[in-house]
Amino acid sequence: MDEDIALIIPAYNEVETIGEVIEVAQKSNLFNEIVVVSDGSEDGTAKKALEYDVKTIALPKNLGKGAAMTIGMKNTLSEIILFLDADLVSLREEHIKNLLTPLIEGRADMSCGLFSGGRENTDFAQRLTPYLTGQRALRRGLVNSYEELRDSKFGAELYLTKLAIEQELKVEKVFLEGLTHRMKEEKRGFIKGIISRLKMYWEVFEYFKRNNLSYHSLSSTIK
Ligand SMILES: O=c1ccn([C@@H]2O[C@H](COP(=O)(O)OP(=O)(O)O)[C@@H](O)[C@H]2O)c(=O)[nH]1
Ligand SMILES: O=C(O)[C@@H](COP(=O)(O)O)O[C@H]1O[C@H](CO)[C@@H](O)[C@H](O)[C@H]1O
Repeated sequence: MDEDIALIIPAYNEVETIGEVIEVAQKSNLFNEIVVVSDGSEDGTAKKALEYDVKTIALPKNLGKGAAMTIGMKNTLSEIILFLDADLVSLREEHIKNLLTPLIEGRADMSCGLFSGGRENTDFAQRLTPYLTGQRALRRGLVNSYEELRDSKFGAELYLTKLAIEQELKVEKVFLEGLTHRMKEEKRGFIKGIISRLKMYWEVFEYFKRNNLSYHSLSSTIK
């Protein structure tokens, strides 16, 4: 029997791109449900999502990426979950299909999407830290602590990669040709962008330390 597939899109002030991400996802016809979690956005992200036939959850304040992902998961019962960031640029149906196929065909428990041939700077970031990608499909049963995901903030991707290490999952790397995203400096301007980048690095580092993760085990999970 075919399994239900949900798309979860955590979104904090992404009015510029959320519409396009939803449109491509809807056209793919692969999802039983699309859940947009606007994480305390103040720029009309939730209003934009409400223009589409998707489940839109508008959080009254910003709780962090991990919390938005958790709330998304709690709002669907689907067995297969795809997470996509809301700030993607040049998303194509083929990217979505390629992320889901390894799970649908039973080849992998988790797939991790890596930007490739989009823009050199965003490609580079993902070559350096593939385990931080926000484009990822997994089976919902793998998530063993909603509390940990909720509190992880920008450590959310490390939490998911940690699951792959602990549970010795089959992880498939999927190159997402031509895909890129809007960088913080592009979204918020140079100074605010740098400040939020430092805050993100700090949250990732904090999670890394708190969980005694090693660079080697993270890197060897997605190879
Ligand atoms: O507090 C936050 C920060 C980010 N995001 C979303 O998480 C995804 C990945 O965020 P990114 O790493 O691009 O960071 P950002 O540029 O939003 O700081 C995007 O869809 C963001 O809108 C979120 O839901 N809550
Ligand atoms: O590529 C990166 O270094 C960061 C931040 O991207 P930008 O500063 O917005 O280009 O984005 C990745 O890491 C984040 C933290 O884990 C994830 O939330 C993003 O999904 C991922 O693309």
